Amino acid sequence: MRFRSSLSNDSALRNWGNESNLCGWKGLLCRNGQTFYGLRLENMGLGGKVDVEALRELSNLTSFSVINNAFEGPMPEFKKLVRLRALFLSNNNFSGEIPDDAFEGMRRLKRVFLAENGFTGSIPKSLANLPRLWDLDIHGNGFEGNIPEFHQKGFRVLNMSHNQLKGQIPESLRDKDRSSFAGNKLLCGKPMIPCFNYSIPPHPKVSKSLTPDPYSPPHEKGKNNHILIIVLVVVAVVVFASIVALLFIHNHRKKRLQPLTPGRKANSQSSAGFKEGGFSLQDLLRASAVVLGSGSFGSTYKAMILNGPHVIVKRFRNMNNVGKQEFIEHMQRLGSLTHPNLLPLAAFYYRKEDKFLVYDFGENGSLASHLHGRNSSELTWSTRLKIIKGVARGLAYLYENFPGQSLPHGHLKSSNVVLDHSFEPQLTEYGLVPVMNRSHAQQFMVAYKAPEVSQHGRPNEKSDVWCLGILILELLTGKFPANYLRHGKGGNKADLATWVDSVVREEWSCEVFDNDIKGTRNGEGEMLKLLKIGMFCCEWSVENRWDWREAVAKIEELKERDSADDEYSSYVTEDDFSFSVTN
Ligand SMILES: Nc1ncnc2c1ncn2[C@@H]1O[C@H](COP(=O)(O)OP(=O)(O)OP(=O)(O)O)[C@@H](O)[C@H]1O
Repeated sequence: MRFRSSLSNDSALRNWGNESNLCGWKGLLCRNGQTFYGLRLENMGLGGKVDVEALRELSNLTSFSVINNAFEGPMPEFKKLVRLRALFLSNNNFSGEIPDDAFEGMRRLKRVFLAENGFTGSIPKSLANLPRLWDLDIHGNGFEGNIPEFHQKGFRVLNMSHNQLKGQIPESLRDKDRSSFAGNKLLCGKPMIPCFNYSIPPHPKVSKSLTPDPYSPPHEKGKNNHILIIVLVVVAVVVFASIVALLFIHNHRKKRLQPLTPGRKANSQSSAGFKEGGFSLQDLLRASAVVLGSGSFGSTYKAMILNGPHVIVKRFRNMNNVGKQEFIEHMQRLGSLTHPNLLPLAAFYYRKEDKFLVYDFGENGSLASHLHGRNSSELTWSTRLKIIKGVARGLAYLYENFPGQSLPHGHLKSSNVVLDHSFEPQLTEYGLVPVMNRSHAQQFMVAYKAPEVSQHGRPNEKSDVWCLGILILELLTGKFPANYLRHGKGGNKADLATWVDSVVREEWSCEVFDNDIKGTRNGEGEMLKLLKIGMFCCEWSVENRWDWREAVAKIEELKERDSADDEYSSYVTEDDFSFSVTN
């Protein structure tokens, strides 16, 4: 309560103090519903002071998250919380230099997320010296200077992109992906561009002011007119570059608002597409926005356009698998898709370093937020059935429109299913595999977690069906699937399909179902049928897994109520339920 009293705008925490069970207080994390271990105060609009002294009294506090709030000022003195294992401060307005000893003594700290703040100065030495650091995300700040040598070598997550770091990347980090360092213009060495050789001394006749910057190429040997030649070359380059830039801007301005209307061909030069009659790029730039999340692909914003609609703007940083023209054509194709269960791609904007995709806003939030939030009771069996039927129809439409493409969706999961006011589902973030950087797709897109892909790296037409299966199991059990975890690796054995399999293998019972639908009268037979469909979609072996047509057809056959002569106990037999998910 003392911690709360130093916060501003703390209305989200209004049940603190009212509930007798501490573990029911909003944002308190408890193990087994009993033992307090963390604070997760995300997306709550909180500001004010983080009273570290008050937190210090919570001797069990090991995880602290205030992601996506409005905290400002220097980083609080978290080193007083020596038991902390995870610290999440991303998407706030923290700023200034972090003292070199800010993380001293935090020997248990494993996860540090400081992304998208205003931190400046060097990466603190004490951070680099943490013995157990496993995940580090500091992207989108103003960190400067060289990257220090880190004590810990085997990072699970490392993102230092979009800062002002410079110099050579330390040897121990050279096996990391380029995306971990992108957007730091002066960084060099593997996996970025090679560093220049700094050892060539300046020519004695070149004045001090022209001494080469260590990150510029070394000087050629020159004679008396050396300086003059350099000046002339520089002037010529500047003039040439200006002409090119002017031409580019002119061209770009003229064509930036190409409509993204179904059936209409794109101008291959245009870097933006907007649907006619909606809003323009200028409207979007003027809109106020809030951050909804900062994930593996970039940040997601909700933008409120003045006198216009609310839209979702998603910024992708690793979308360079194809050139500009191909990218635009692909976006035009996605923009031309129309189906009641696909969330329309309203617009896109192309920049070399990042891309912006604009989707309609799903006013009722995502399926994930309903399933795993407080209102899962709204999701009755009949609503869940409606949702899965809509998902199946949207997916079928994608398969039909992208025949021959191995992953027509590629990222099907509950946070990418948004719901309208009547709980009609709409799929989002579909069709992006062809434009996404291969390594990033492999690491983060959920279709790549299908067993054949995570083991052999080969997606096929049934990999999206695996995701559909996992989504069905999530919908029925209310459990969050471990293999959706953003940075989860090799989580196959612990995935939801394996868990469901282990429960129903012993005995066919409705125990696996989410409490909110358990005991639905006259519906459990149909629920078990859907469970069975989910399991066939999650068959470990691709050969035995259903293809999308079969899965969609079986889902369409489902009814809200069991028919009198179709008792689930006679419907499901041991024989027709022989899965191999644990093989
Ligand atoms: N069109 C939309 N309408 C409403 N909510 C949305 C929409 N798109 C995304 N969201 C929600 O915004 C939040 C952030 O979205 P984001 O896509 O960044 O995260 P994610 O889907 O969990 O992860 P990933 O980076 O893997 O896509 C999620 O809770 C998501 O469900």
